[in-house]
Amino acid sequence: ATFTPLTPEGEINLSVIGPYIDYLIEKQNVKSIFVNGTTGESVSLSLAERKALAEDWCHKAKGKMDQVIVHVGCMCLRDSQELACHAAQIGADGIAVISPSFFKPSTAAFLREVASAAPTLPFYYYHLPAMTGVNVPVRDVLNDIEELVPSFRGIKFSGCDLMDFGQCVSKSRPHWAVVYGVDEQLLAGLAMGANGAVGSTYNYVGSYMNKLMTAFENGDQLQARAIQFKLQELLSFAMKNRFDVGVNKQLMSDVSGLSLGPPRLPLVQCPQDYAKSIFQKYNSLFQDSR
Ligand SMILES: CC(=O)N[C@H](C=O)[C@@H](O)[C@H](O)[C@H](O)CO
Ligand SMILES: CC(=O)C(=O)O
Repeated sequence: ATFTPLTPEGEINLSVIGPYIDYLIEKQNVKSIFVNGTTGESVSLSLAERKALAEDWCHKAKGKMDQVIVHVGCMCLRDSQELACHAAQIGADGIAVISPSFFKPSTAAFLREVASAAPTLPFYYYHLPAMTGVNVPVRDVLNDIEELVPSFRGIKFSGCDLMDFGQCVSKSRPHWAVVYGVDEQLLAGLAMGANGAVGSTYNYVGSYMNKLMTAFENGDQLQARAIQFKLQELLSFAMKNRFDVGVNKQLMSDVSGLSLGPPRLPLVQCPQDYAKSIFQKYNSLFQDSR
């Protein structure tokens, strides 16, 4: 899940996108990206900015990355449809939608209406209950979902309810992706049957977490756990202070050397001394990750 590069003045900074893509591929072994999501501060961007970013990510990743998934969720259905339609025009590999969260839905009709604006694009439902407050079990959303949304191709599950996640895997069809999005417990998601991971921390621990997935596939639980515990240690340290997109983005700038800039209000930049201490913590845990 990519951060949105901003200039120090807070304008979107497309010049960083090319080097950012190269960094993810070369240093983190990350081959697919999820843009304009939570990590990308999409809710703080205008529609015009989201379009410009999506277009640049898609064009610059073409031929380099396997997939670019564009998040098109908005509070307003018309806006989401406009972004979905745009994603199809720019050659995105799929679209994902977080549920609207001010007025909370009780049916999947919003998803159906967004998907129908880009019927040829694979469609993913993005479950993020801690942020949206929409706690409808995803296993219930899946009932007859392909009749409602013919382009439905899976779920990005960023909740902690592993029973619900397990039921999603259990109900999934072979052509779906059921990917897990709580990085600090990815191993539990894999045990439940996740076939991929999308998350913010893979920006700077992607190469490590790829090793976790390989260890899991090889049945090496000790190795898989050792890697998972390192990420948990980093996040426990951060969460004791503050761990939001502002802090996360700063850490990625420090690790990668890319100038991702500040977050946009209402988020505020990470204080310098805190940025330093979290970067030190990262280095003590993941020395050989770059
Ligand atoms: C709320 C949020 O942003 N969740 C991300 C993905 O869904 C995760 O990647 C978290 O940032 C990560 O697991 C750290 O808590
Ligand atoms: C997956 C995630 O962290 C995002 O939506 O940005």
